[in-house]
Amino acid sequence: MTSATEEQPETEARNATVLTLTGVTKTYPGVKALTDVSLDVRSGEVHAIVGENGAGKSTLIGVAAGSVAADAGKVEVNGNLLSGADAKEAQSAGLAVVYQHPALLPDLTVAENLLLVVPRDERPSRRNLREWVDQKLSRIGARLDPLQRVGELTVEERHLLEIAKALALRPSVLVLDEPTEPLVSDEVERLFTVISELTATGTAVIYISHRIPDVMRIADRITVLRDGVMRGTFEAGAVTEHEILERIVGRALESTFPAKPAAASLGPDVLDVQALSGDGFSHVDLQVRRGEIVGLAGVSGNGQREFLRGLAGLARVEGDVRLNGTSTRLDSVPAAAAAGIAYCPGDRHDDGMFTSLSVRENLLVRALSSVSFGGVVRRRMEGEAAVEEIRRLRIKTPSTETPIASLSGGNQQKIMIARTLLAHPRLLLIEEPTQGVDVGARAEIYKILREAAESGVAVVVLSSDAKELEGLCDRVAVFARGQVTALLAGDEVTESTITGAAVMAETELERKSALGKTSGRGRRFLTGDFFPVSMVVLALLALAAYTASVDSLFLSSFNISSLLLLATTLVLAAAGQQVVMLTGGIDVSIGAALGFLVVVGSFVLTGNGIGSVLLGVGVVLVASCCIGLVHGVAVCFGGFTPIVATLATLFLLQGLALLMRPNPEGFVSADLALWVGRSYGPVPMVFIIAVALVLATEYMLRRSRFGMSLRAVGSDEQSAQRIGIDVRRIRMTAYLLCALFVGAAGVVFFVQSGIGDATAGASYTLTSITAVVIGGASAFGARGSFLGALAGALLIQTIVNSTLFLGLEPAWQQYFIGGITIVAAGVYSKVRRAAGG
Ligand SMILES: Nc1ncnc2c1ncn2[C@@H]1O[C@H](COP(=O)(O)OP(=O)(O)OP(=O)(O)O)[C@@H](O)[C@H]1O
Repeated sequence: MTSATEEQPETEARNATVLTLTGVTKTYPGVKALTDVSLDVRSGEVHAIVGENGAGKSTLIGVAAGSVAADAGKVEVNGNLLSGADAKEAQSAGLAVVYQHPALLPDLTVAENLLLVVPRDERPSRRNLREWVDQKLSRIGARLDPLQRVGELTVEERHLLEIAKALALRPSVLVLDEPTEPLVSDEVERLFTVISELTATGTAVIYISHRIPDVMRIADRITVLRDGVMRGTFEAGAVTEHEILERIVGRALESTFPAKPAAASLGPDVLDVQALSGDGFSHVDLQVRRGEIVGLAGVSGNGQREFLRGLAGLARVEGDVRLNGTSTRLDSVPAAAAAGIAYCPGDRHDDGMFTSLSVRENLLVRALSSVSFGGVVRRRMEGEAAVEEIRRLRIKTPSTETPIASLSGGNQQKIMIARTLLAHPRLLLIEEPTQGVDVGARAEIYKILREAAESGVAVVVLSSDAKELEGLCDRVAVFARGQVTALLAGDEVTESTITGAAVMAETELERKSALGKTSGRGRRFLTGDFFPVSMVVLALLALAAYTASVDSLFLSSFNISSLLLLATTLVLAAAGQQVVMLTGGIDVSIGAALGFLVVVGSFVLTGNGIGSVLLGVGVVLVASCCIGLVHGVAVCFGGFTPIVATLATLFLLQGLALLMRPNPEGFVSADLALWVGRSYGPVPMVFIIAVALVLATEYMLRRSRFGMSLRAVGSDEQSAQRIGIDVRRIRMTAYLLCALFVGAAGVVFFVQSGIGDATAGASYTLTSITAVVIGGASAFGARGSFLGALAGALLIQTIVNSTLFLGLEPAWQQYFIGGITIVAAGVYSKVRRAAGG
C-alpha cells in the first residue's frame, strides 16, 4: 500500500506547471490577434482552449511553439524561457504541436517526414526503417506505406501522420490544434485513448477544438478566448456545455439548426440520379426535391465521397443525372459547372483556396460574370459583393484585400462556402460544411444552406458528423460498400440511426488505405524521382544507337572524349541549378557567372606549375562562392525572390566581365589544359570527377538530414519552419553549394574556351535549366535528382553532337531540345498524376 507521504511528490509532479505564457500580445496588420494573454498548463492535464474562428487560438499556440513571434510577453516551457520565435528551441524544451493544417512536407515520404523531426540518435538504420515507422504509426492506429509521398495521402491519413510525428518527439507538452476534424469516429476514440495514456504518464495536452461535447468529455480545464482576449479558465466539471458556448460567442445562444420544412411542402425533384456508378460506388439512385437538403453518411471510404466527387465532375461516372428534368453530362469539372453544379471541397487548403489571392478575389472568382460588364470586372461592384458576403457570414478579416492565407482556418472555410454559393448553382455539393467552423458561424452556415434549398437549389451535404446531418438534413443516404444501404427520412434522421445504419451495415468496407494504393513498387517508381532518369537514359541510348548506325565514327574514342569533355561543364552547371531548384529557387545567372569566371580564370589560371594552378582554381572557386553568397543574402535576408536576385547578378556579372576583358585575352595555362584533358580510355578524368561529385550529392540528398531539409524547404517552406528547420541556413547553403558546382564548371569551361572571353557561357543559363527539367526537376521545388541533372545534361550534349553526325542543320539542335523538354515535362506530370492519384 502506498502511504500519503509517498504519493505527495508524484501528485506535485503531476500538477507542476509545464507551460506558462505571460502577457502575450500579437498584432497583425489590422487585427489584434492576442491581447495580454496569460495561461498556465500543468503536467498530466488536458487543457482545452476554445473560442470562435479568429479568436486567436492558433496564434497563441504559434507563439508557444515558436512559429509565431509575439510583440510582447514571454513563454516558458518546462522552466526554459524561450528566446523568441524558434520552433526548434520550443521543440527541444519539450513542446510538440499537431497543427490544424499539418506541418508535413508533401514531396517527402512518410518515413522522411518522421525522420526529420526525431533527434539524430533516435533515427533507425535503413534496415529497421519500415519497422520503426510502423511502430510510430501503430500508436495512433494508422497504417501507411513508409515510402509513399505524403502528397498522395488522404486528408485523414495526413492528420494521423501529423499526430504520430508529434508523439515521436515524446513531448511533455503536446498541443493538438483541432485534431479530430478530419478523423472518423473510431480514429477519434483511438486518439482519446492515446491522450489519456499520455496524461497518465504526466504529459500535458493542450486541446483546441470547436467540438464542445468532445472538449467537455476529455478536458480537465477549459480556457475561453474571444477576440484575442482571455475570458477565463474553468474546471471542466464546474461548467455546463451551454455556459461555455455562451462565453465563446459572448451572447445568449439561439438554436443552431433552422427549422426543417414539412415533407408535404417540398417541391418537385431538382436532382434525379439513376443508377450512377463510378470508382468506389455503383448503381446509386438519389433524388433531391426543391427545398430539401439531403445528407450523405457512412463510414469513411464507403463510396459517399467518391459519389459526391463524381457528381462534381471530378471522377468518371456512368448513369443518368437530371437537373430540373434536363439530362446532364458530368464528364469534367467545367461540364459540371456549366450545368450549374458547384462543389465545395472538404480539403479547403489543397483543393479550394487560392492562397496568394485576397479575400475578395477568392470570394468572387467563380462569380466574376455577375460583377463585370463587357468582360471587364467592375471593381466597385466586386468590392461591394465581397463586403456583403463578409458581413453575411461574419467573416473575420481586416479587409477585403487581406490575403486569404492570413485568415484563421474557420474564416477560410466560410469564404469557400460563400464562393460556392455566389456561383448561383442549381446543385450544391458540399463536403464537411462546418469543419473547423465555430459554433456561432455554424448556425449561420446551416441557415444559408437551408435558404439555398428553399430558393430551389438541390443541396447535398457530405458530413462525418452525424449530429450535424440530424439537425440539418431532411433525408440522409447512408453508404456502405459503394451502395446506399439506408435512406433515412423524417423522424428516422437522428444521430443514432445514422451512426447505427453506417456501422451496422454488413457491407462495411475497410478504409482504403494508402498501403493498398501503393502496394506496387512500379507505382512508386513512376511517381518517384528516378523515373525521369530512366526515361532520359533510354532516349540517350536510342539516339546514340541511331547516330552510330548512320555514322560509326560517332562511337570513336575521339568523339566520345570530346562529347564528354563538353558535357562536363553542363553537368556541373546543371547540378548547381538542381541544388537551388530543390529549394524552390532558380539561378538565372549561371551563364553570366560562367562568363565572369572564365574572365577571372584568364587572370589567375594562366601560369604553369601545380602551385599556380591550384591557387588559380582556388580564386575561381572563391569568386563563385562570393556570387553564391550574394544570392543567398539577397534571398534569405533581403526578401528578394530567387529570380529577381539572380537576374540582377546576371547583368552585374556580364558588365563586370566586359569591364575586365573588353576583348578576349589571357590564354589558359598549358599545365591546366593538360590535366583537364587527361582521360581514362575515352573518358576524361574531369568527367569522372564530375560524375563522382554528382553521385555523392545524390547520396547526400537522399540519405542526409541536410538533403531531406533541402527538399523539405522546397516542398513547403512554412511547414519546414514549423518543424524546426532553419530555412535561411538551408537556402544559404544551397546557394553556396550551387556556387561550388558553378565554380568547378567555370574552371573546366575556361579550359574549353582557352581564352578569357567575357561573352562565353551565356547559353548555359537556359541549358542548365533545360537539363534539370528533362531530368525530372520541378519548378516548384523538392522534386528532381542530381542523377536526372547528369542524364539531362548528357542528353543535351548528345543531341548537339548527333545532329552533326546526322548532317542536320544546327537549327535542329534547338528543335530537338525544345521538343524533348516539352515531351519530358508533359510525360512526367501526366505519369505522376495518373500514378499518384
Ligand atoms: N499570418 C497572419 N497574418 C495576418 N493576420 C493573421 C495571421 N494569422 C492570423 N491572423 C489573424 O489573427 C486572428 C486570429 O487568428 P487565429 O488563426 O489565431 O484564430 P483561431 O482562433 O485559431 O481561429 P480558427 O478557429 O478559425 O482556426 C484572425 O483574425 C486572423 O485573421
